[in-house]
Amino acid sequence: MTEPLLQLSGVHTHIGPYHILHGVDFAVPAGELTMLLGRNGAGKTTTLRTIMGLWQASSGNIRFDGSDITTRSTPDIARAGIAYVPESMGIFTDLTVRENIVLAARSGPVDKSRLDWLLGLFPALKRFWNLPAGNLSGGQKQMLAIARAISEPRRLLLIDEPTKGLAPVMVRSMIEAFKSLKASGETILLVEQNFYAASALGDNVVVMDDGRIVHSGAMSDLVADKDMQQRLLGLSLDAHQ
Ligand SMILES: Nc1ncnc2c1ncn2[C@@H]1O[C@H](COP(=O)(O)OP(=O)(O)OP(=O)(O)O)[C@@H](O)[C@H]1O
Repeated sequence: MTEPLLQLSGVHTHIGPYHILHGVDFAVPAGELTMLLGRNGAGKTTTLRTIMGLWQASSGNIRFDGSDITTRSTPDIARAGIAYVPESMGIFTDLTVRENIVLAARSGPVDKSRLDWLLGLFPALKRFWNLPAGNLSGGQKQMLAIARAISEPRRLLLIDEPTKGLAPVMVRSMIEAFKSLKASGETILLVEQNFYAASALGDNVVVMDDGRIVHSGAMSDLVADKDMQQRLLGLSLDAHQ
């Protein structure tokens, strides 16, 4: 069997005196979209930050693309090809959409075909191209943050709750954009609270609770099993709409 693109094995993370991750184990296979689900405070953001080296794992091992990245610095991890879009997005609201994207590309101008691809994924950005990003809606800002992260080719995208607080119509646009990203062969680890979005997009699912992985498998199996959803996520039937 080929090695997954990303593998966490027995990862523990402490934040100051607090022991947050307790031996996290999961894999992200190349070319697939893996959903990371769990209740508030389960440890999802801490997991993404630990992969990025923003928190240092206190023990355990993180392998990316055949190399051990556990103790590497964040810039080194980013250079290895991992992009991170935090919940807070990190866009420049005073700069135009164009300037935000230009600034995100570290190795030179974004080439024309990549720009066309990005604007095809997120057509709303084209309309605001020369306007300050502060004019964008919450969902459009999320789209700009993702466009910035992939302004250059990356091996793995870590994205924290891109649908948070969005109206249903915007959630649907985001789902369409992620479907196109998947079709382009991107490897994505996506944190979600919205089970509708998660079930529409996930190939695989990893569920966390209290800093531990409590389930991993195919997303379709979790979608088909209402009891498991209730047990792992506390979802009731009306949470599916
Ligand atoms: N800087 C910090 N200092 C202390 N504790 C923290 C810090 N950041 C996170 N925690 C704690 O770590 C635990 C996991 O938080 P984390 O943000 O990873 O959860 P999450 O699953 O992403 O939650 P949410 O869905 O609410 O964003 C929580 O108990 C949280 O209070």
